[in-house]
Amino acid sequence: MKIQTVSLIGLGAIGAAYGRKLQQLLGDSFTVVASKERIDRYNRNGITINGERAEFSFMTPDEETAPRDLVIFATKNAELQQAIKDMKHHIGKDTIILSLLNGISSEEEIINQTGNAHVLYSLCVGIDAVRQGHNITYSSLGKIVFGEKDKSISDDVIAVKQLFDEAGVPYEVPEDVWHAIWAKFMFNVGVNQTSAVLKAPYKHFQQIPELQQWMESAMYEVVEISKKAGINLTEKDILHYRPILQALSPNGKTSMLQDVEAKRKTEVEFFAGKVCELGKKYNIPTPVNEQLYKIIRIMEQMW
Ligand SMILES: NC(=O)C1=CN([C@@H]2O[C@H](COP(=O)(O)OP(=O)(O)OC[C@H]3O[C@@H](n4cnc5c(N)ncnc54)[C@H](OP(=O)(O)O)[C@@H]3O)[C@@H](O)[C@H]2O)C=CC1
Ligand SMILES: CC(C)(CO)C(=O)C(=O)O
Repeated sequence: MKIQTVSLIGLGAIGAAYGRKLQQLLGDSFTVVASKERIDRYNRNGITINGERAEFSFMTPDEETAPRDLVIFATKNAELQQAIKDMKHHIGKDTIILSLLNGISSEEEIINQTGNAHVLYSLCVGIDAVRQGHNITYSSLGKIVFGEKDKSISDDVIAVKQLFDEAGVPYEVPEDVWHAIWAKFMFNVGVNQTSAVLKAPYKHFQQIPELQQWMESAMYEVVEISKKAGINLTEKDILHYRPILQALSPNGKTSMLQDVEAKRKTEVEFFAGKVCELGKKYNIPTPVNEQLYKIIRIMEQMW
């Protein structure tokens, strides 16, 4: 099967950065789904990506349409439930679905809510996209990592590979995508949350060893939990992320720090919240994440 039609929901830092590549390949066969209020805002203010104005084809969620070959979710986790409802006309029984959200729960949420049998597991890594209003900038697109949870190279995987090759979207199909998602989760638990409470762009993580150690102390709690959950992250996974962090734009900011600065709801429930929940389940102490959870929830209430 060749993917010819794609719809995306969540035209933020991640959605716009990768969506732009697909729009350049597919033209009007690439659709962004958004409410009328959002579409008016996008048209009024314009969307720029690295300084260039980008034009997208929009549809509102209630417009009837044929199901797409591929649907991409790129909202924040707290917005996912609504986004799944908004994509109901775009998802058919054969539609392949990719969720670029961080965390370890979005794929299951999509499967449970849609009953779709073509959800690929995915994440994006190495991208340092920053959104200010409707202006998106990034120094590196990183890559989209995706695959089947059962490690098979299915027709869906091959179809998405072909699309990304044609569109110039960097990607990787790892041997074990579920392990990769957990490792990325571990990294976000460390860097996103500590950057959010310290309001620290990447340069501080690149330069201050004490900050790196604190970040990794939150990550090691995920490593311990992963052993009980059968994922078996190790120190190797921690070390894998060190050069990735060093390569991010020094003035770039995690998506959680961007939320804090814009006074938006953060994804803390899906990072520290999840770690503490699993820590209780498996009887593993999670003191660093407990503190991070409390501090970030308090910060959210302060604004
Ligand atoms: N930024 C980064 O570098 C990275 C982010 N991620 C992950 O990717 C995901 C997205 O992050 P990011 O792009 O930074 O987030 P943003 O907040 O920049 O983008 C989310 C976008 O989704 C839109 N949206 C939310 N709900 C709907 C809806 N129902 N219909 C249409 N649009 C909707 C929002 O619109 P509006 O603004 O109008 O509310 C917003 O533009 C997160 O899980 C994040 O953790 C992963 C890797 C790197
Ligand atoms: C890895 C990182 C920190 C940037 O790619 C990210 O996933 C985020 O900002 O949410």
